[in-house]
Amino acid sequence: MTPIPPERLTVSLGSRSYDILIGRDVIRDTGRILKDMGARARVAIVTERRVADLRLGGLLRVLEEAGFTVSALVLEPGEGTKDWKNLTRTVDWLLSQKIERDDLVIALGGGVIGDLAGFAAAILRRGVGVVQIPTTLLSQVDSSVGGKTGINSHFGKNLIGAFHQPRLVLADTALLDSLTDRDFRAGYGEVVKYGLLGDAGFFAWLEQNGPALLAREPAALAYAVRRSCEMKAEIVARDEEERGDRALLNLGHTFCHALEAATGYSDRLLHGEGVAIGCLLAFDVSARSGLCAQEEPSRIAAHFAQMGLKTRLADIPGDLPDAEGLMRLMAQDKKVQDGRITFILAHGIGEAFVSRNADLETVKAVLSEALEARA
Ligand SMILES: NC(=O)c1ccc[n+]([C@@H]2O[C@H](COP(=O)([O-])OP(=O)(O)OC[C@H]3O[C@@H](n4cnc5c(N)ncnc54)[C@H](O)[C@@H]3O)[C@@H](O)[C@H]2O)c1
Ligand SMILES: O=C(O)C(=O)C[C@@H](O)[C@H](O)[C@H](O)COP(=O)(O)O
Ligand SMILES: [Zn+2]
Repeated sequence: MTPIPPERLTVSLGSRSYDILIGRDVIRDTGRILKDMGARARVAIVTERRVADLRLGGLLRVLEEAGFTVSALVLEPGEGTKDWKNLTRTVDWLLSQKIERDDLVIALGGGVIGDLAGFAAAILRRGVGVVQIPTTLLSQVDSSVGGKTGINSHFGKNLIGAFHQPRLVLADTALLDSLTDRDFRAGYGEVVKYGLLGDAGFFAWLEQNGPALLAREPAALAYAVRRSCEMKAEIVARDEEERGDRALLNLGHTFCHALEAATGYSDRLLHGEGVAIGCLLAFDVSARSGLCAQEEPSRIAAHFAQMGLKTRLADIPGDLPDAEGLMRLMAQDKKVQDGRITFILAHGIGEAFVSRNADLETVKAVLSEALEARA
């Protein structure tokens, strides 16, 4: 196989700009890359058990060979780790390691570790630099970029957090070889989101190349990660703190976060699975509101089925609240303004927009029908 050279994208945020390096085996160059950035001699890695078993040894080796003194904290895997207890544990551990303001924290893991370690770095000594080394498809295409960090609360998803941009993102696509099919498909939920929110051509590419992606064909994977990061980098550069159209990246998430809360942040529903279901619900609401043609949600559902994604509330095991219960959970969304829920709706595939006046009766009717289909 011909090696694919790493690609470099930049998130342009003035003095806080940073690069995203995407490539197979790029993680092997971490030591050199950090030295070139002028990193100090000490780094602290935050990771979780499953990733540690697969990748921590290799990363420790390349960093130590490059002359770094490294320590590592290994947490438990899973969404449940994004909580106060693990935040406290991580911050205390970083303090016990005497990590100083100019040292670096490395988040080695999926979105759970990226969000938690990023938040710990944001509040440690009022802000320590973080390097994101995302190890899942979802974290390579989305969570490692853009600086949203945080933990969940029993009131709702990601309700406690901070914007804290990383210094660097190293997306090694070879790390994705060991992902389970379920985790890979969940990550695909965020990939397809980009096509749906702003690039119909990318959605059409995914319809054609989805099977190659599922087979983890390196060129397809590299393109999907690059295109997703490119779109996210552009959006974040023009609206870093979600005062405006960064909210487009939240397509499907108002539904998704309510469903994650309703399923107790458990493996009944992974975040990316909830995003796919939520995107389809957002298109259902858009079609029913006369904003887009009915063919659009049908086309999306057909593609999700082709990719083996969960598409409907009926695909979530166990009990769910009724439509009113889900609406109550949605009312905790961070996009709520003056008590009104903001939705991301669409005029068509690739044409999403932020709607502050969606008709809540239509939303409720779509949810009720989706829940009835579970019976
Ligand atoms: N900050 C953001 O902008 C943003 C964006 C999207 C999602 N998120 C958050 O990201 C989280 C979901 O991220 P995720 O899907 O990566 O979940 P995750 O971190 O739980 O990882 C998913 C699973 O993959 C395993 N895993 C990780 N790397 C692996 C590897 N290389 N090989 C084999 N297994 C591996 C993990 O142990 C875990 O079981 C959610 O909490 C979500 O809210 C944040
Ligand atoms: O980066 C963003 O902006 C996103 O919205 C990306 C989402 O995929 C991600 O799940 C994010 O955490 C959701 O945003 P939140 O502000 O509702 O937590
Ligand atoms: Zn998301």
